[in-house]
Amino acid sequence: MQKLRRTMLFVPGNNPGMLRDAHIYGADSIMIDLEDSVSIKEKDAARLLVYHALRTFDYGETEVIVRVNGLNTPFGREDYEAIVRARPQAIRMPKTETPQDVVEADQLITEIEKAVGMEQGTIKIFAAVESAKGVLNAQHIAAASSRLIGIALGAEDFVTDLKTTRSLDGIELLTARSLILFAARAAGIDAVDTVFSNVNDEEGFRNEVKLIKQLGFDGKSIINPRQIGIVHEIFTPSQEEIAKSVRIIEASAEAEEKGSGVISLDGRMIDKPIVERARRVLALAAAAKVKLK
Ligand SMILES: CC(=O)SCCNC(=O)CCNC(=O)[C@H](O)C(C)(C)COP(=O)(O)OP(=O)(O)OC[C@H]1O[C@@H](n2cnc3c(N)ncnc32)[C@H](O)[C@@H]1OP(=O)(O)O
Ligand SMILES: O=C([O-])CC(=O)C(=O)O
Ligand SMILES: [Mg+2]
Repeated sequence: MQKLRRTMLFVPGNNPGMLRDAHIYGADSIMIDLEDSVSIKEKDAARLLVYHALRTFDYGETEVIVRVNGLNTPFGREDYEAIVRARPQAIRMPKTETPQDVVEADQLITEIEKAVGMEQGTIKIFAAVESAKGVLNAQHIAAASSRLIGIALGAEDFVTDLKTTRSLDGIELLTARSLILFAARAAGIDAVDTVFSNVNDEEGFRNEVKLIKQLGFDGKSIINPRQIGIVHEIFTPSQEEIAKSVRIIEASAEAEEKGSGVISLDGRMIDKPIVERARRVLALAAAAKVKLK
């Protein structure tokens, strides 16, 4: 079954109420944060809180990911030690810059899995790229470990590194988004776009989601439950798309029976890549439990 990662909701790891309720809003993944939404003074308390939340709450079918602090910070190692033991589906590495960063995290996770008798490879990795260096290395980062399930852009840190700011049309992010997407596709893993920080700008958010869907991303990191519905609406196949995809697949099956490769449907050529895209639409619709009415 196709795994949906349309929405990955950041949840500050120092907020017990948000930690308890994070899955009820319907995001595909919740991404509990120990990094930049937690102040230095609260790092130890938040780590303990998140460990216990993961051991206590039942998040149902929602994918649970924890963003830890980097291994080049004073908090990284203890984060991995605690969080691997709490068994989320994946760990999100922030500010990944080199394939060695991923290898180092992979080796540490392997050590901890061994120490606690967990099957090797249980804990997956999601790597966020948030600097020019990281973007230039994205191809190698995405291929650095069999634990990797996706890579993401972290645009707030990225534009700071570039010495610019974020604009509404996102021109400053276009190259980074494209390189991250190519790296993910070449490695066969997911590509997830960055957060949109103004939760009250619905129109700006909607335009950005349409843009990143058109670029080819699988979904978006988000910071507020109000952003979930918009992303799901844009990323979930519509009734028209589903109906058209069904017709394409039926027409191609008919053509195959007759022994012809290329066919025409409503005046448009239907060939192999178009059939493959139609299959993907149906797989996404099935994963989102959308039925043709
Ligand atoms: C650059 C980066 O690193 S981004 C990643 C780190 N940042 C974060 O994790 C921030 C996450 N988001 C938030 O903390 C908040 O959404 C804010 C501060 C942006 C906005 O807060 P508010 O204005 O209070 O949000 P809002 O009024 O929409 O909240 C509505 C409800 O959703 C809950 N909620 C809001 N955001 C979240 C969230 N990210 N996760 C879970 N629950 C949330 C609130 O607790 C509130 O619940 P309640 O009705 O039971 O009280
Ligand atoms: O990964 C994200 O989208 C959030 C983040 O840390 C950033 O933008 O710097
Ligand atoms: Mg960041």
